[in-house]
Amino acid sequence: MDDADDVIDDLFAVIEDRKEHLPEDSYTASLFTHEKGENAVLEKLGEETTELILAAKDDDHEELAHESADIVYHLLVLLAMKDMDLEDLRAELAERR
Ligand SMILES: N=c1c2ncn([C@@H]3O[C@H](COP(=O)(O)OP(=O)(O)OP(=O)(O)O)[C@@H](O)[C@H]3O)c2ncn1[C@@H]1O[C@H](COP(=O)(O)O)[C@@H](O)[C@H]1O
Repeated sequence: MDDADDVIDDLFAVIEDRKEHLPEDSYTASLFTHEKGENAVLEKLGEETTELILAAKDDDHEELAHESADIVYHLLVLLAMKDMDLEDLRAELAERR
């Protein structure tokens, strides 16, 4: 692994930056300002999860990776929306070891 090592930390930092600055051309920022509020990202997570299940049923590894990335991205947006961060997720996972 190289550049991909901290890709999740880097992505979360970008999401936090979009949350703070809300650039107009940003999809991430549009989720923070959506008229549906948090329901926009919650609906996305629901849709992507259904797509993930279909990809798993088809044993389509490329599509599984694609949908997994969509879910991780939208999950990180949700955590940022709730003023949580990756440490909350890491702590929860670590506690289960
Ligand atoms: N990782 C993502 C990411 N994953 C998914 N998406 C967006 O989430 C939306 C997914 O909705 P849909 O599933 O409806 O999209 P779709 O392509 O029609 O459907 P699929 O085939 O993907 O399932 C699309 O608009 C994607 O562009 C993302 N948008 C942004 N990022 C990251 O966030 C960064 C900042 O992006 P901006 O905020 O747009 O500047 C980017 O550099 C990326 O690293």
